[in-house]
Amino acid sequence: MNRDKPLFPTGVAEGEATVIFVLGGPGAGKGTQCSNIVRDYKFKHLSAGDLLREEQDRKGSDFGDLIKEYIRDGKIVPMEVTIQLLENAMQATIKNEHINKFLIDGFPRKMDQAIQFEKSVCKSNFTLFFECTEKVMEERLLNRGKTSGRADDNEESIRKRFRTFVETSMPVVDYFDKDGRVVKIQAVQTPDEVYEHVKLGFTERGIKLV
Ligand SMILES: Nc1ncnc2c1ncn2[C@@H]1O[C@H](COP(=O)(O)OP(=O)(O)OP(=O)(O)O)[C@@H](O)[C@H]1O
Ligand SMILES: O=c1ccn([C@@H]2O[C@H](COP(=O)(O)O)[C@@H](O)[C@H]2O)c(=O)[nH]1
Repeated sequence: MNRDKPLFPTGVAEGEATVIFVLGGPGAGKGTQCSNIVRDYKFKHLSAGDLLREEQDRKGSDFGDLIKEYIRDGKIVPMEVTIQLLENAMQATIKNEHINKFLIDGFPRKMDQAIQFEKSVCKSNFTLFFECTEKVMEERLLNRGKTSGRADDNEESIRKRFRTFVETSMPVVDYFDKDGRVVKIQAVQTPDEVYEHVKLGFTERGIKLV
């Protein structure tokens, strides 16, 4: 595969696909809003965290133990693993579902991922960024932790995830923002109120309801 030029493995050239990165702190409501967007705009939702958890649980995976440790400690899994999982999922979506509009949720979380993904897979149209206070996010995550079964929805992991978000992921948002490619959404209100802002942001960027 030619890695110098952004081109999906299935042969969809840059410009023929829509890629929206979805970022925000842990518990900001990214997954919740992605479900709304999928319903109304017919995007394919790919959560990097979900793909990593699936890979962690896949029998015979070379990366299971590594992913488990990184997720528990709120650290960012090396980009080669995550980008390959995303690329495989995008390829399968294009081939099997004939969808070429992607919401990439919880990615890129680190500058090297952002640069490498846009170089070797596809340039993103923009980043949807959910802004929320740590107090609200912590409440949501601890509440979710009662039923989620996630190894990182506990106080210690949440603290580490917040630190990683501020130190490692916010520079990615700032990088895209300098390029005029961030749509900022206030995420402390109710899910319905937040979604109204998402729809406005999409309209402003020319993304149409289907
Ligand atoms: N606007 C909101 N108001 C109140 N609760 C919300 C709101 N949005 C999401 N939630 C709840 O907060 C929890 C976290 O939401 P969600 O899973 O969508 O966040 P996330 O940003 O995808 O989190 P993570 O990055 O940890 O995967 C869930 O239990 C969800 O139901
Ligand atoms: O690009 C990514 C995305 C996620 N991770 C790891 O997964 C967990 C959980 O992610 P969620 O988006 O909250 O589901 C995250 O804390 C990281 O440890 C990653 O390494 N790289």
